[in-house]
Amino acid sequence: MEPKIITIVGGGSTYTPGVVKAILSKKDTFPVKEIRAYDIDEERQNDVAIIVKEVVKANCPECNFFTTTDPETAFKDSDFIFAQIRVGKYAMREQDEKIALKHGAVGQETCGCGGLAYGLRTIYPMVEILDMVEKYAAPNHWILNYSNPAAIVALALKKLRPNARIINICDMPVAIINSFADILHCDPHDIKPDYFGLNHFGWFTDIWVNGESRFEELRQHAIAHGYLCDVPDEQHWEPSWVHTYGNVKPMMERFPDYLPNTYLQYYLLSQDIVNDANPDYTRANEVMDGREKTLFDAIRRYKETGKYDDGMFVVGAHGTFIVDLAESLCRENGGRYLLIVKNEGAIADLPDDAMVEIPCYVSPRGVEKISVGHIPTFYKGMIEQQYACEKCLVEGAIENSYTKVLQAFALNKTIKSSTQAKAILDDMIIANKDYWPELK
Ligand SMILES: NC(=O)c1ccc[n+]([C@@H]2O[C@H](COP(=O)([O-])OP(=O)(O)OC[C@H]3O[C@@H](n4cnc5c(N)ncnc54)[C@H](O)[C@@H]3O)[C@@H](O)[C@H]2O)c1
Ligand SMILES: O=P(O)(O)OC[C@H]1O[C@H](O[C@H]2[C@H](O)[C@@H](O)[C@@H](O)O[C@@H]2CO)[C@H](O)[C@@H](O)[C@@H]1O
Ligand SMILES: [Mn+2]
Repeated sequence: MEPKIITIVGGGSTYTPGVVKAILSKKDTFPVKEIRAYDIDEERQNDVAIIVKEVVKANCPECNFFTTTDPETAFKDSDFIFAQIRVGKYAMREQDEKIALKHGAVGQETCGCGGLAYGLRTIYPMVEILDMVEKYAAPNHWILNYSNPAAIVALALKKLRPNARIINICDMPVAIINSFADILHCDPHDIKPDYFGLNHFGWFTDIWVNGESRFEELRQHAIAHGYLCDVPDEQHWEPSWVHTYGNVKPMMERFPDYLPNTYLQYYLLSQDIVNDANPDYTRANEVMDGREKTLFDAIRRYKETGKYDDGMFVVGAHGTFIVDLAESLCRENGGRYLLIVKNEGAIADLPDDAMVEIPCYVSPRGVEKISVGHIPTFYKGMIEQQYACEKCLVEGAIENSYTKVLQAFALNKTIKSSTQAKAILDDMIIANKDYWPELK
């Protein structure tokens, strides 16, 4: 395989060191000759690059790495574009979460009104990135996009740039499958999931391990313990993730047919989530005091001492997933992944233009969807409401329509009434004045 050029968009991301380590750990089967980091915040990116350069030195010194804020330098002849931007950074995530909570609604990064606000910030910066990639990158490039909120970004980009060579992805199901492997005491690579939904709004319907369904074992475990188990891993140690994995238990006790994505807690346990939340200290604060602080403390230590601990970057689901996907696009290796793709009948009961998260085979031929077929009424109803919400949001952004954005807010399952929706929206318009399309 010809060694590739990869551009990471959002090079200042807290995930960049882990993603680079994941890329270089596969150099024998997925050789990469150059990694470029591109960001609009030069200072943040240059700081993160201090650590990334150490990761490159420790894992593949022959790989060329550099940072840039110039699009042509970033994208020229690039084979893969890994996108992971956060428009407005954590400060705006904090606003997304706290404004919704102030009005008694779920305050979350990608779900509820927080996710809708995040989506309105992200759509057009992503369109701009796709246009720059189209102008400069290699003709057969692939954009693998992590930038959230992936459901809204995927729906908007499919409408605004239908021919873009982009695959939108999410590492949550991968993380959950890693927990399934802990519970089943098997290798996560041996697990083949059956799954349907939208991004952050889906269900596992079967779990195959080496050709044998072990769904019933998992179902019984989840009814008793949620997704928690006695094998600590990267996901289980942070209190809010422990709480999230534990919240699968009440969801399974009530709706035991399928295994839920953890994000469904925000829709099926909305009031419990609001009751348990601290409106003055949300997940954004935890991440700023956690992942972000850990990274920038390491950067400061390196600047002072020249010392760096390569072990501090666990290459978790986030890093391995995107690199495994990229490799399968280059090399026939039977890759099968949950991807966010245009429905077009894969889920028989949903609109063709919905962007659904389903199992797909991936090879140098591209993405081949696996048909899901019909789904039961409860799931169809839940998904149709969420899809209508997301579609109204995207149309509101494109048409600059206050009414359509208000419809999106009012349609969201986390919202009690249009009065609550309007109060949240009007506060969010003020907080997002530097980011949102104008709404009339
Ligand atoms: N899809 C998934 O499952 C998944 C998993 C983890 C993280 N994410 C997403 O990845 C993104 C990065 O997360 P993070 O916590 O590292 O964020 P971060 O704030 O640490 O880094 C984001 C970077 O993006 C940059 N950026 C913002 N707008 C940009 C633009 N228009 N062009 C180029 N760069 C831009 C910022 O300057 C910043 O350096 C977020 O959207 C997050 O939600 C998605
Ligand atoms: O609250 P955060 O910023 O810590 O996490 C929000 C993201 O959560 C999921 O990504 C997880 C991933 O599932 C897990 O394996 C590990 O890599 O941590 C990630 C970030 O914590 C979700 O898929 C993302 O969309 C969220 O942005
Ligand atoms: Mn996700």
